[in-house]
Amino acid sequence: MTSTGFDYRAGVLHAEEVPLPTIASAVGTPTYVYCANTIRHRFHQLDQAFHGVPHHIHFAVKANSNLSILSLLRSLGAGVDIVSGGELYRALAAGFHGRDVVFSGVGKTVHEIAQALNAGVQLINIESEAELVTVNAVAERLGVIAPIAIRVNPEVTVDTPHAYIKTGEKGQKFGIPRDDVSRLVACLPDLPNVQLRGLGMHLGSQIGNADPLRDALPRLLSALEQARAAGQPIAFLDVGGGLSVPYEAHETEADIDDYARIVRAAALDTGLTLLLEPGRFLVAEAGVLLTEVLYRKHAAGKDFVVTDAGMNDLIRPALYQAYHAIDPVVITDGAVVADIVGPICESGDFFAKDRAVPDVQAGALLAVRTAGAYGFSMASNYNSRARPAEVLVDGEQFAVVGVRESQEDLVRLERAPLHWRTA
Ligand SMILES: Cc1ncc(COP(=O)(O)O)c(C=O)c1O
Ligand SMILES: N[C@@H](CCCC[NH3+])C(=O)O
Repeated sequence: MTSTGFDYRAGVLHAEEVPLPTIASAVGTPTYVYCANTIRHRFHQLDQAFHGVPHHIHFAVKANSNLSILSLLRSLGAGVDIVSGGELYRALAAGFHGRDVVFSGVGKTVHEIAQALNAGVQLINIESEAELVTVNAVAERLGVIAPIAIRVNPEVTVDTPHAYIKTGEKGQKFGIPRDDVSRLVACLPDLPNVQLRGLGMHLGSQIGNADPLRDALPRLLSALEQARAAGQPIAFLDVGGGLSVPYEAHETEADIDDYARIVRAAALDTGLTLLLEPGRFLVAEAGVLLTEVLYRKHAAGKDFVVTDAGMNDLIRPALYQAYHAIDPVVITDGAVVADIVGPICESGDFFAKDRAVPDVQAGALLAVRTAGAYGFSMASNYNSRARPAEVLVDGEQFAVVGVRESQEDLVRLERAPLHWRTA
């Protein structure tokens, strides 16, 4: 088996031991297919790299919030990084405890903060002074002490394939600018219902090299010194997520040992428990979006391959001009340069532009690769399309872990009799 879990046998693409046409026949298309063993492999690889350092891997639920994927990661010993009450609800539904949860995000509502405190989350990552005051007030009302971390914006230059996935640069909405950390720490004595337990950061996603991390860690450690000097009982150092995976053939895998060496070197002397928040790294390669070719079209000198999956199913190419390799499920002779496009009424609805692809015809199956992260979790119902099914493969077995939505699902919440209210 390849490291992604997907490989060709007798010219047919398999997910672990299961031929993808078998899944397409059983479940239809479009369907996300995930390989359990790839997720296990990536989790163990990262966990091993930090062997000997107290650490905990908190999977970033936003990357893939399928309950079965969450349960699988829980069974491996992961915790979760969440950014909404909805993600908390899912994590608890998948069997995580509050203590397994760190809660990030710039816009937590009072309701979400209360939900998190009631669940007993390990850390609420504070991203503004106003939020700090709100968390203290909610904790006071509930009669608890809120365990918090300050999410520091280290304001370093971050190297990502698209500007929208940087978070740790100057001027971004995330975290507390590094120069403001001491001011926030100075507020703490007046806020008796919060206890500062950690310092954290998250630089961005799909970070291509270690330079931003090297630049940011000393800044995080300087914030730690300030907090410690103020007598705060810090126990956790959260270095966020951001590990990249290869999407294109020429890209190499993230050097996990190098990453771990840099983080370990910085963290070891602190004596703190290290928290990691990987999303993409654990699940991206484990997933493909399985789609069927509906039509071939030739127009104005261009070739198009029209698929039954669209940007509502996988928005990354439209939103970030992200590259996803696309392979025929059954090896096909001949090649053509074409756009691979979906059925949505948007010109941005494409999976590939001017790409040399096999000369597939209507009815052929395609696998859009590296779709296990930020695939289904960013899917929408645009064009009133039902979101796709999800299948988990484990060795020779596969199970539907997310049922394809029906049109009835989409209208259910709007069917209730209207209750007009007067102004
Ligand atoms: C706070 C936080 N932690 C972790 C992640 C996970 O990032 P990635 O999937 O790149 O590992 C994100 C997303 O970028 C995030 O915003
Ligand atoms: N959604 C992004 C990653 C950013 C995650 C949130 N900070 C992607 O698909 O690559």
